[in-house]
Amino acid sequence: MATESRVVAGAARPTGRRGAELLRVEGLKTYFFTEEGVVQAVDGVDFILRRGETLGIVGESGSGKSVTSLSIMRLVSPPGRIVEGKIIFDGINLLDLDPEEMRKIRGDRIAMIFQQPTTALNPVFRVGDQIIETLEIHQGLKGEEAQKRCIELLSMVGLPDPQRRMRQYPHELSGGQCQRVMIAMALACNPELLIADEPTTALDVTIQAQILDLMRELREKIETAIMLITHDMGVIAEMADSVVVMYAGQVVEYADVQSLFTDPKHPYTRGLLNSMPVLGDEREELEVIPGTVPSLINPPKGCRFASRCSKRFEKCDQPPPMIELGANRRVRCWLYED
Ligand SMILES: Nc1ncnc2c1ncn2[C@@H]1O[C@H](COP(=O)(O)OP(=O)(O)OP(=O)(O)O)[C@@H](O)[C@H]1O
Repeated sequence: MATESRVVAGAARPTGRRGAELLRVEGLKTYFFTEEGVVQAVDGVDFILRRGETLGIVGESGSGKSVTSLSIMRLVSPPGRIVEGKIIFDGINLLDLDPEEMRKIRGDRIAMIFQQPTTALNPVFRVGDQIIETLEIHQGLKGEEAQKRCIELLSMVGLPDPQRRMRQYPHELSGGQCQRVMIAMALACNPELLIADEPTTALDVTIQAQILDLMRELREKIETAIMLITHDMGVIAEMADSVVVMYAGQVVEYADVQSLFTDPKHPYTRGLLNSMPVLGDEREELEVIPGTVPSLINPPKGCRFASRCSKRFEKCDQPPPMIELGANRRVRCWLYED
């Protein structure tokens, strides 16, 4: 693959703390106060992300994945608001910071890349100027030094002819090239945490593989922890160490990637895996989970998945608690009560 070792230069951060807790989300609730009612988009989400780890967040459209990541970045805008919970990043509750302190963390220590890189880049500025601005603000680099580092970053992420590329505007680049620019911009801050929200969904399959490769290399070389949001179980299988499965604003299962794929517990997780194509598969048709995600304005009082679940029984009319099945294994389902 064309991305070998480009990330290494100038980016090493000798933390030596791989595996230590970096981010802890506790009881996070983010609601949207709309005219139609209160949308309980994220409703009591908990998880931990360790240094150097890739945590996959998976779930159908509307399950609350993006709102969770925007909440961590404190970028939820009205009518949305974080109403409860803690977001502990390296020992600091981000919800206690004033906007200026948060801006600094957002640029210096946490970076985010989005599904549509073209919308995240400013169309009226050259891509080089946008990276240089990030370097000036967050790394204190100036003039020639910032310029040199910008070229270095663009070649690290595999953009050929970086001198020319940096003078181009976003619309002059392809989707894959824009995503590389976004990653270069994220790298400019040498972040401890990279939040990647569907980073490859808008790209074709070959480019998708290159971008995933680049992210994997990042994680190996600079020990960036990655929170990877996707609806694609294939991407999860390839990239994640552990996985949070979200459904209708809640975490329904948490497991290491191996256990999730070999022994999924929640009926929803099983449904997701059964709807995934597998090489050499002899099934004539992929299974689909019947029904749709319930409205989050007045979500069901009991299990939110119950109306679509083939294992449903009376108890499911009550909200299931999160049940611990092991040190790193949790499921929100009455089937595992004992
Ligand atoms: N600005 C908003 N106003 C009202 N509701 C919103 C707003 N933004 C998000 N929501 C609602 O919050 C819920 C969670 O949305 P979110 O974007 O986090 O889902 P997602 O899992 O990331 O889906 P996708 O994969 O489609 O991006 C959805 O029901 C959505 O309609």
